[in-house]
Amino acid sequence: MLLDRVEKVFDVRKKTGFLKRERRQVRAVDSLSFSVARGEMVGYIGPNGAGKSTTIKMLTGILTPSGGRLRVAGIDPTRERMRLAHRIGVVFGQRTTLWWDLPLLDSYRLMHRMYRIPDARYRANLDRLVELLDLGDLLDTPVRQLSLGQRMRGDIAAALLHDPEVLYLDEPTIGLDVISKTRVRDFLRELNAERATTVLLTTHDLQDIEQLCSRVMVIDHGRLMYDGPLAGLHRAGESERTLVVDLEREVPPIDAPAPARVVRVEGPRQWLAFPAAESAAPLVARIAAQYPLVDLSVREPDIETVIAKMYAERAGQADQREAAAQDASAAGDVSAAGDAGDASKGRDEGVGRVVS
Ligand SMILES: Nc1ncnc2c1ncn2[C@@H]1O[C@H](COP(=O)(O)OP(=O)(O)OP(=O)(O)O)[C@@H](O)[C@H]1O
Repeated sequence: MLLDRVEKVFDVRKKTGFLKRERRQVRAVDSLSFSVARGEMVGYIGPNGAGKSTTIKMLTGILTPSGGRLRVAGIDPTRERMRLAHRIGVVFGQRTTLWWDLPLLDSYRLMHRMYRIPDARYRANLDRLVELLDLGDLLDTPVRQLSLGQRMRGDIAAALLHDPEVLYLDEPTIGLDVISKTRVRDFLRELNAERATTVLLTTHDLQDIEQLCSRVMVIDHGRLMYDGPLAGLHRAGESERTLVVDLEREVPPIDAPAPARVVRVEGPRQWLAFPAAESAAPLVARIAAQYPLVDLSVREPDIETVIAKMYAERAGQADQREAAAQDASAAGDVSAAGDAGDASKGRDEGVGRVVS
């Protein structure tokens, strides 16, 4: 998958008076370039309105880019949308591609015909997907009677019946309970290992990314802000996870090794913040050894917070660079400004690419 300076500009007309309309342009995707290799599983995240859906719609051929070059499985999505449809699968967590009133199996039969999947391949894929996604008891149930988790598994199977080499997943675990989420994630991991399916995953749940993707891309205002491992993103944003600890009884705030610290206490429950780029294991082991532990869970920071912190961090670095440049020019020394810039660059590149 390759994007080279891809743009998408929407013309928006807004009513501003009785007969007046104002024309405005929205640059939903702005000179976006990245490539994803065959078999990679990449998280594609960003705040609301960042341009994620617009990117995916261009990658499927639903939308035509306003500029730049785009290839998926070697195909130009705009020119050969139908040929591309046989090579890609798409799952939109919030909408179903299944026929609402038909039993699940009937939807699959329709897709068998629509995609002209050879009979033997259809049967082999259906058997495998039904087994892996545990759909056996649901095949005769109308889609509208399925729970959200069951419907999601049904949709994922539908997207994979024709053996696509690229899969776009838009919020595949949204609204699912913990068990259903685990099932979907386990399946995706297995699919990727077994078939080397390339996966582009859009999600607001950072645990999806943590458990599935070795690489994450952050987009905001249509631009690529970060490309690298999730831990690097946490480091770049200095984000924190929260360990929620339930103890047998009320005790004074837990004495945690810095930078971990208690941020809230409510009866026997305590909340500890710790750096998201670090493992929770040493902290958990220490608490388990020293306190009457009953239960605990780890909460991920939300994407908006991570990105907001990343901006703040970058603004801070820019201020530092500017201050260093001013100091240097006041002292008549040009190299100090260059050093400040290089230091922050080296730090960014060590973990991933913070794109400016
Ligand atoms: N058809 C359209 N016409 C005009 N503007 C659009 C259209 N589709 C998207 N936009 C605008 O483009 C920008 C990016 O939208 P997009 O849906 O790609 O964001 P997103 O990252 O998928 O957001 P979300 O997480 O909320 O789904 C937004 O400002 C949106 O209002």
